[in-house]
Amino acid sequence: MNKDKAIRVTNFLKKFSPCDISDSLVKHGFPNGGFFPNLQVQSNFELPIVGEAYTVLYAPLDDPRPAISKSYIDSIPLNSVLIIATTQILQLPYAPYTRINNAMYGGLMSTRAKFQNCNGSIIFGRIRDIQEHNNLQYPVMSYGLGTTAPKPVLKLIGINVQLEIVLNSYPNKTTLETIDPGDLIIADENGMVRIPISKIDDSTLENILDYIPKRVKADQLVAEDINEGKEAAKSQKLRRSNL
Ligand SMILES: O=C([O-])CC(=O)C(=O)O
Ligand code: NI
Repeated sequence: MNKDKAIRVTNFLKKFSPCDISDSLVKHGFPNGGFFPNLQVQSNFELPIVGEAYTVLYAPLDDPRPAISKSYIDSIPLNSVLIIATTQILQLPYAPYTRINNAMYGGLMSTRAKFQNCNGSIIFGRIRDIQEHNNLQYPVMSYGLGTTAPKPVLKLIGINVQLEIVLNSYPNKTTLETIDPGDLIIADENGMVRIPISKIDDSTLENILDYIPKRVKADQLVAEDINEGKEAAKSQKLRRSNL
């Protein structure tokens, strides 16, 4: 997506919650609503986190791919959400979702990310320095916490590459969801939602965006109906009937 459009879309999405985005994604053929489960909010910040995915991939030291010597943290593009994940072999479909007990991310990284106006960091693994993220009032989400730096067990192998997230969801034993660089991310204490920009065309994106405020309005009317003593199911059917 070109930058002007991305900023316009990001500013629009900031007015909504990830739940609103999921409602629209369900309507447009994504049964999981773009949701990535099991992430926890780890710092105090203004919600939601919205931006384009800037992706970082870590692997175990014995991965055959070479380590990248460049730092990912010093060149964060405008309008980004930093997304850090590991290769599949380091992921678990059940809690704690990662086989790496070292923290993949810490306070200095948030300090640098915030300096570059990054919109937030979402780590599919552990983070450390919890107080530092809080003091920065910079948004961080992760699967969990740790105390040890990543270097003894992990190497950086990709910047702005596709990430594969291992998920467990009925009826499949495990599934993979990908996150591509430039995908739209919106996250808050409910969790993270991804609009898969790389997999949809422009008109589908416009339809997804158009639906969001209409559905929010309909649900506001349902809430008013309920407060007037009407039945929820009937009101939902009526208010959503022309969407
Ligand atoms: O030392 C590291 O690799 C990570 C860390 O704690 C920080 O970014 O503050
Ligand atoms: Ni640190």
